Amino acid sequence: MPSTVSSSPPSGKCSDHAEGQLHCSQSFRVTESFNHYTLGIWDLYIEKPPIKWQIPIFPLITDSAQFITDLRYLWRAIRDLSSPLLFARLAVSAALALSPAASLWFTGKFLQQVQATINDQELDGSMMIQLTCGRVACSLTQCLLERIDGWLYLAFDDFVKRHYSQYAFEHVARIDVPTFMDPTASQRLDAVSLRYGFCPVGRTVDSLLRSGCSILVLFTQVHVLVAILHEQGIGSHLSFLTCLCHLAVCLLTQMELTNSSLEGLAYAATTRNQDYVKMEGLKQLVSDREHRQEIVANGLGPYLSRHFLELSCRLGNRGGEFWSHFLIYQRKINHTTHLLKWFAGELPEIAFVFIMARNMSNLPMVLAAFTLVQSAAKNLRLNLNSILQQTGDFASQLTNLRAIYGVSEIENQIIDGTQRLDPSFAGISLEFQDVSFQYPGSKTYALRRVSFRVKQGQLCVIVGFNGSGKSTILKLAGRIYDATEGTIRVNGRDIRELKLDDLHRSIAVLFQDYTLFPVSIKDNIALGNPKYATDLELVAEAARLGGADAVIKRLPDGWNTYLSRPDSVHDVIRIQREDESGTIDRTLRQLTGTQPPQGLSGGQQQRIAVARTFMHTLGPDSSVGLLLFDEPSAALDPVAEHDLFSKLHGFRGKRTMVFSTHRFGNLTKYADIIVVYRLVRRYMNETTIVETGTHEELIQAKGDYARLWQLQAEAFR
Ligand SMILES: Nc1ncnc2c1ncn2[C@@H]1O[C@H](COP(=O)(O)OP(=O)(O)OP(=O)(O)O)[C@@H](O)[C@H]1O
Repeated sequence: MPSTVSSSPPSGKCSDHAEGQLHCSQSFRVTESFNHYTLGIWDLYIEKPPIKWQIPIFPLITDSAQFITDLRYLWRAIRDLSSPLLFARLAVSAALALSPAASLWFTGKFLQQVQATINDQELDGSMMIQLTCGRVACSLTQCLLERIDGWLYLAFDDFVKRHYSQYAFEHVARIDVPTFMDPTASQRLDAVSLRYGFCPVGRTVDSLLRSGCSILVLFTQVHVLVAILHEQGIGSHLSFLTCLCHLAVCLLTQMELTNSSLEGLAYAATTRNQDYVKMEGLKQLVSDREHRQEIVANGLGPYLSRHFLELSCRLGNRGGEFWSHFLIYQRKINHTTHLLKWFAGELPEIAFVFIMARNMSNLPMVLAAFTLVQSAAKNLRLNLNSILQQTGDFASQLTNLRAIYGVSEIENQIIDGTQRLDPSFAGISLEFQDVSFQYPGSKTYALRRVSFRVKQGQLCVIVGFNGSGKSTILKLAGRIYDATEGTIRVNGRDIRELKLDDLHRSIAVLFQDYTLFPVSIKDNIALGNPKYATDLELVAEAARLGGADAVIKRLPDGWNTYLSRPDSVHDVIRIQREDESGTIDRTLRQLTGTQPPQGLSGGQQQRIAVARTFMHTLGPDSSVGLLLFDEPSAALDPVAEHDLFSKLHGFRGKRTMVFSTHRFGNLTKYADIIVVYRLVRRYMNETTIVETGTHEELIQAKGDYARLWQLQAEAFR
């Protein structure tokens, strides 16, 4: 409930003491923006539509300026989808739209022939045969066109879905981390619903096409009908009246829908009737399995039944769920239009009786003309209905288009630099100068005034307490985020000035919060270096370096194992009868090759993630000069950890490496520089560097590092 609505029950509410009667109170102001209605025991609050410009029968076009702006997206969609398929659909739909008028023309001509036969007492046989053949040919063509249209519809739908899933993929894939995490941007990204393959553009184009066709049908039919009746000289008044009445019925129906529709509005319904709430509670109490034991043990059955009956009698007809009350309310407010609709529906028949009384001599022809007009008018009404429905939907469909094309307009928060970072086969230097950082939306600093320098080819280890900002440093160094204050330099240049492509090519990162992708194990590693993703030797080498090769060998599908199927790939296995021994299930699983999800331990998963990072550094033209590892051995056993560090040692060459870790020993002993973090009191909850130096220097300094080292060393004594 929006906060603008007062929470206390509004005054003027109808009392609901009279049993068996539904009360709809007058609508009255609750606030500027909501109306309140009492429907039986329910209170309904409906938002007043934010109408700026409205045609009564097009309730969804509430903002004309936005509507006109949105039309450019429609034009873009038409341009994007221009293809032989679209033109074929247009041609077939237009031909189909003309066919009712053609049929009507033949029927009219047939009627004229009947009249001429009655007048002249002579039958023009050849004309009758021609007309009959024409009518049959018309029906056959219509049949054929409908089939072609059905086929084209499916083909075009596929084409649209494929086009927009490619479009969506491209624009979602390019988004950076801060933008992806941004609530507004992520809401806009939801519009393309990539995972569910839903694409409203096909529906928009289809509805546009249908509206166009309905308008064509409407005009051609009216045109033919007027021509026929004009030639015939009778029934033109009747036909005019009949068409008018059908039009009125159509508009009144649309008004009814508009008046009582909740579409596009915010609304809330609640009941404060304690009897009803209790009754529903009792129903749930006796239905849910979980309460049965207590009901039986306490012998509650008879009491509950008596109490339910009592409440039910007290409530009478006023109880019942909200929607049944809402239906009655809808009928009530549409009472007048309902009467008018009835009158408009009956009027042509009343008029017919009068005309018939004045044209007794020409009775068969008046009757035939009336039948023709009635059926044609009914068709017209259906068409008009469909036009109103489609156009009523049109504004919301344009909003969908805006949302879809809006995705291509989302700007990344990390702005690309312009300067090249030359491929470096030696190490890359990294410098933080007075860097402070707040995560988007966070009020506190994750880092505060951090400065340190790692020279080319050095091994740097960052240690510190939980939450002190170690991972954040690595994320800033990989330009996943931009520093809030201060400067980060890569090879002496401001990281923001460097081209992102070059930066990503030169830096390999293993995040602490790495994820395994919902693709095969092979692709999980290969995607570390997309350029060489198909080079299986390289992928195998990366797996070996990461210590993942032994894990992969044991998997049922080896390299092609999926740890979990993508969410949208639902394997279908249904056994619609008893399968106590599970034989059918096993057989079906064998036949389909469906495996239960493959689990891997934390350490095994980490090996695959490390292998992916190694993959980034492999390849004949690899220019990775800086490797960032965030707790690479956190989940590894001591043997695997030792193995990993010796491989890294052999692999390092001239590359710069930065590790974040809690574990001392293997890494810190050989580090060229150790950076120690601590929470500093003068900043609220913020951390900064307190020490830098080599292992020996920091031990001698007897500061934080020495204490932490001592603590870990004592554990092994
Ligand atoms: N995405 C995020 N949004 C907001 N705050 C974050 C986010 N990630 C981390 N933080 C906060 O930033 C601070 C530093 O976190 P960081 O992950 O860098 O610490 P860490 O030293 O790596 O911790 P650990 O040793 O537990 O891995 C913490 O206070 C944390 O709560």
